[in-house]
Amino acid sequence: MWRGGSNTRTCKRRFFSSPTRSRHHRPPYICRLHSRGSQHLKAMAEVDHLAAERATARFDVEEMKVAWAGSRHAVHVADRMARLVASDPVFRKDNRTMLSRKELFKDTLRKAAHAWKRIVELRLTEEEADLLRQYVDQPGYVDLHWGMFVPAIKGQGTEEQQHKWLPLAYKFQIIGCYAQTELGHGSNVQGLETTATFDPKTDEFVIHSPTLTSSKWWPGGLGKASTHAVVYARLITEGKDYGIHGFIVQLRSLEDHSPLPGVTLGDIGGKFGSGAYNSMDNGVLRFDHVRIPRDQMLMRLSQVTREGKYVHSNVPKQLLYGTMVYVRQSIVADASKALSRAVCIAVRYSAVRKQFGSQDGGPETQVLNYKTQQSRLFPLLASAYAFRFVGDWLNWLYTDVTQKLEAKDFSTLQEAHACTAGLKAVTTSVTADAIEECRKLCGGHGYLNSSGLPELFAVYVPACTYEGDNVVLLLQVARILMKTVSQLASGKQPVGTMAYMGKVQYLMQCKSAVSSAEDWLNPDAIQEAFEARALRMAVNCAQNISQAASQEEAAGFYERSPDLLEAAVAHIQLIIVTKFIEKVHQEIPGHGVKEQLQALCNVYALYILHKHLGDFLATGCITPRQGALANEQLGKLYAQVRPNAVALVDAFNYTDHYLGSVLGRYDGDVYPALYEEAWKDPLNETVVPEGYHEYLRPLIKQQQLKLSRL
Ligand SMILES: CCCCC/C=C\C/C=C\C/C=C\C/C=C\C/C=C\C=C\C(=O)SCCNC(=O)CCNC(=O)[C@H](O)C(C)(C)COP(=O)(O)OP(=O)(O)OC[C@H]1O[C@@H](n2cnc3c(N)ncnc32)[C@H](O)[C@@H]1OP(=O)(O)O
Ligand SMILES: Cc1cc2nc3c(=O)[nH]c(=O)nc-3n(C[C@H](O)[C@H](O)[C@H](O)COP(=O)(O)OP(=O)(O)OC[C@H]3O[C@@H](n4cnc5c(N)ncnc54)[C@H](O)[C@@H]3O)c2cc1C
Repeated sequence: MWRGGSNTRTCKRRFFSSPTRSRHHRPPYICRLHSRGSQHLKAMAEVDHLAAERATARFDVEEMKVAWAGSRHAVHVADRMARLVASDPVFRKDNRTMLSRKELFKDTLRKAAHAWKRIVELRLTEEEADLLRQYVDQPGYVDLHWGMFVPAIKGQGTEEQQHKWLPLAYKFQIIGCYAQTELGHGSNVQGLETTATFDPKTDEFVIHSPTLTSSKWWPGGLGKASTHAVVYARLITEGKDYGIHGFIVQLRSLEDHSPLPGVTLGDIGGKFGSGAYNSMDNGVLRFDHVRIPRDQMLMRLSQVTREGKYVHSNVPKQLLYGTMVYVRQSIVADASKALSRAVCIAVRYSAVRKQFGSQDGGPETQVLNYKTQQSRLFPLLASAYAFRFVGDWLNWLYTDVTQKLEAKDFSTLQEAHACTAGLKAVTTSVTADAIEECRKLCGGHGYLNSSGLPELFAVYVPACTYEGDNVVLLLQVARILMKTVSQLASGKQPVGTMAYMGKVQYLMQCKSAVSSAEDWLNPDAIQEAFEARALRMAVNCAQNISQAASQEEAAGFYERSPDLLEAAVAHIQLIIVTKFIEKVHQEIPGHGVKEQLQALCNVYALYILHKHLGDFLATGCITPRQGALANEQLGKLYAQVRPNAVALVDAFNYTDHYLGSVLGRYDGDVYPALYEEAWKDPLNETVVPEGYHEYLRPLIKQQQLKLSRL
């Protein structure tokens, strides 16, 4: 192979003979390697593997792209925006991990400004602009401006307030962020300390940070970019504390960007991983009696009159949390994007990579052919599709609930909260773990920045924390489950995703009829097992809580919270499985597309069953033999997925620019790309490293001297 051939040896020898050559003036042997190289290396590289993989697909990839994206129109627009970004040199990102924090931040400002310029020049629609920003793929202040500041004003501002503030935000005449979390409190929103005290003399609110722990801490875009924030603070008027409310507060001058009087703010410092989320200026903010006009309180849900009287509209106070609900549903859609990127990289590379198994000098085995590789990777592939479809459904639910709220129908608010909180928690936790698993599936090369996986992981893991810590959110789901179980006795029929609990009599005693591995392909068998498991776990928790009769209900909940978490996860997994089954029941055009989705749906469900077998057995929903049959069927499904695996990730339709991974390249030409990337590292700018004369040479010389004295 070329990797171990004479060129490499030549390189090494020459490197040591030349002290300070820059990579821009590469020694002739490198130029030779590269110019002769490209073609020569390409011929020797394993490009054909992916072509051969694509030829084995048993379905129409173009139609699968439509199923993944949601419509032909969505494929077309996404494709156009992805290519627009990929072909623009300002949006290059291959050097991102090598930039200092300051350089990275400036690069983010530059990209955001350029993206805006292109959006205006090309008169892009909102849909196109959102996609363009997604493909720019660099977290920055614009995410919070469009993703939280604007939605908070839309959701909590009166029509008059929207009329005043939204046009400014839409044209970037102001830049906004969402300042809720404080140094001392994030999860416990009701525990926030910042105060907004009404002063009837001047018709103003006085915004103040009374303690160090009341400093706003974490808001993205706050540190350096934002001019305004929606600030959450305790509203105090007529001497009474009315709890948390939202206020629009200007933070920086619109002339020179300096902080306004009484405002102290800055960045909270470097975060996990190189590059990654460090492009974002998460910030700290303190107020020293900052005055804002009364009409900058977001007054859609409650108002303070000119006289200082507090008036609450006749709506649930939880509507204050509406922006978080909105963002949580979008995070579920993001989970499928992040997971599908990692899986695309790992599947393509596993098809290219070969280890062991060479017979008589023949080729080694593609690692994708190892059953262990398949059993680790294909459930993640299935999960990417599962999250995509449940994300689409959640988006529908969110839109439906929003329309009902507009009509003053609040009956589905609890359902929206439980589904967004629970699905956000489960999909982000799985995705974060899955990205790390994909790194391991790529072996050593997965650990290189050029694989794209370390950066993806570092950017993605905070999703388990922001917009609600996943454990805190699952406990919210558990509380709603307990409430629903307690209402069953009174005959109240649960609705929406809890409706299955209404079949309590049947589900508490039913036994699975599965008697062969094939029986597990029946969606009714899967659905019943998942419903029975979720319900029995919830009922067990409820019984355990009520049996602790000596305790208050809250104390019983606290004691049982680890079990409650598991019950909440079981309920959410049931929702994901149900929505996948419903998707596959729909008419899906394209040769073989429905069959592939059916197989992935079964992989997803049976993998969860296998992984959580303890739950299914402990609740008596299935027998150990039925558990073994499910695992047998899972193995058969992996074999069915194998020839389609590369085409199934091609259907995500990601450009090489968006994937940002030499291992996940569409053409599979991995090794020359890895080799090329290595030379771009700043350490390779000089052949002899900086510090050689200060530290290495004296050390070596000293040791040589010692040895010569012996
Ligand atoms: C470089 C490579 C690039 C790669 C890129 C790849 C991928 C990128 C992927 C993703 C990036 C994309 C986007 C990034 C997006 C966002 C990140 C940035 C910003 C993050 C922002 C934030 O984090 S903002 C702050 C969020 N904070 C929280 O979420 C706080 C969590 N806490 C709470 O929500 C509440 O405090 C609570 C729910 C835990 C408790 O509420 P509380 O009122 O105190 O008490 P109760 O529990 O008693 O509840 C009372 C009743 O209210 C009901 N309820 C609670 N919440 C809601 C709700 N939201 N809606 C409706 N109802 C609700 C609850 O059920 C109770 O009801 P009952 O009284 O009937 O029992
Ligand atoms: C990258 C990033 C971006 C962010 N962007 C923003 C932003 O733009 N705007 C903003 O306002 N905020 C933002 N945040 C803050 C974020 O919303 C909070 O960090 C998050 O809500 C978690 O709250 P916390 O930090 O208080 O965690 P804590 O609540 O302190 O969690 C610590 C631990 O305690 C556990 N725990 C807490 N409460 C309970 C309980 N009741 N029962 C059991 N266990 C519990 C948690 O599970 C966790 O293990 C961001 C955070 C990050 C990491």
